[in-house]
Amino acid sequence: MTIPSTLTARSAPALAGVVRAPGDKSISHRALILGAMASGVTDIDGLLEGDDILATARAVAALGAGVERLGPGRWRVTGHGGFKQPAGVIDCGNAGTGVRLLMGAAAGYPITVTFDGDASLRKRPMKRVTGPLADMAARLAWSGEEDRLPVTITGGRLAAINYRQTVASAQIKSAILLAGLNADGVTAVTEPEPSRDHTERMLRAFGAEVGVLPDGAGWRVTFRGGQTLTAAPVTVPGDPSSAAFPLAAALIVPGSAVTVEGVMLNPLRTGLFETWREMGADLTVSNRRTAGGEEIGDITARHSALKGVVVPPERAASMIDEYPILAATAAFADGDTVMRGIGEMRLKESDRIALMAAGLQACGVAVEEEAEGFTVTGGSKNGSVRGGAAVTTHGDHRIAMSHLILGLAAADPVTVDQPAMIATSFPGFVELMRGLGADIGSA
Ligand SMILES: O=C(O)C1=C[C@@H](OP(=O)(O)O)[C@@H](O)[C@H](O)C1
Ligand SMILES: C=C(OP(=O)(O)O)C(=O)O
Repeated sequence: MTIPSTLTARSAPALAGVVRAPGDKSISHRALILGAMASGVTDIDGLLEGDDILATARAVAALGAGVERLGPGRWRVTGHGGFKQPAGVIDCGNAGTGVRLLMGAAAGYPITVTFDGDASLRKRPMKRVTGPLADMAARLAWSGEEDRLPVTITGGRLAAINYRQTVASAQIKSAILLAGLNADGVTAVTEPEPSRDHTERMLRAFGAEVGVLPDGAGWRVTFRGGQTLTAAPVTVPGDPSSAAFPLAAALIVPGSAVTVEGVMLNPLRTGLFETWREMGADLTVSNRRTAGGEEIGDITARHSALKGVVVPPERAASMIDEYPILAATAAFADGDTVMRGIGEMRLKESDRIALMAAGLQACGVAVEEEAEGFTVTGGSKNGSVRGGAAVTTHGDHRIAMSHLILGLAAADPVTVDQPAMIATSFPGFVELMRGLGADIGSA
């Protein structure tokens, strides 16, 4: 299959249909990593087969776990109660979650591991994780610039720490907790606001005890070292961060109604849906049920007259990856949508504030950029957006998908570069959107 160098979205007639969200990326990483740390066979159903997750699957295999693909989304990890010395460099590709959680987990074993990633991952800060790991007695060697990959970690028996985070980050929290499994004493992580709790939930599902107590507006999570992880089956729910794209398209393309089935409804992940409702979005959730220890449901979005809102900054952790698609939908709202307290957006696969501002402005949308946020001024009451731009994505999957969705409702076509990167989190995005009636193609 040849991968086109650009993709173009053109204004579509009404979108309609029922689709299934791909497996959650956060839970897929954790299922592979915890499966490799545990003893026994972890059967995973619904694993996301995106490039980030495939990199983590290769990583845990290199670290000594048995990894088999049994069928689409069905994977088996055989853990031997810990990581073994790998033969070569662990390349985590584009995945911040993959590398940060793996660094934390590896630090607890008597091995020396060099971690690396692609050009985007090499630009992202790593000291936020290696700093606390060094405090726990892991040894570090940076190959080049400090705070940037590649880095070599020598692990072993660690000392528990009491770590207070300044930003709510599930990646930092998870890395410290996974290191804490092999630390003497009780490791504690306090966060200013609650971040996604998938690691805590999965540690419990694997038989460990994790304590959680409120601490100000956030939580203090405690984890006693030396516990045993026992393999357990994992059913991966649908990813709300991916479901956001077809749902967004339905909200902005006139006449549309789209249902995404099996979407995880963990409240630490659904800030976008709350914000869209405040904007006047017609979103309904049906068939609520549980799968893999998470509440899931089918979400239907219908075309809606949206209005601009001020997004509460304390909601940021529960929708941090969703601000790009929120900004794209805000372009069709009546009035200003104000997004603040999201400086972390600048440290993702790209500087997402800068790239969304540039892309939307190129499409004729007024955007005011700030150090830690931005304001998008919607098209007007008739919701019209010009489009007609070629957007630079810097290889960021969410920047690419957000602009393609915008292009489905803009007057003129919108083109993005590096569309192959969409497979990082949402393989099959283009086919799924075409199935709903979207006009997205390589010409
Ligand atoms: O723990 C996770 O699975 C994730 C945490 C978030 O990052 P931070 O912890 O850096 O906020 C998010 O942006 C990322 O896509 C996935
Ligand atoms: C930020 C993201 O992922 P990661 O940090 O794992 O690269 C994302 O998927 O939007």
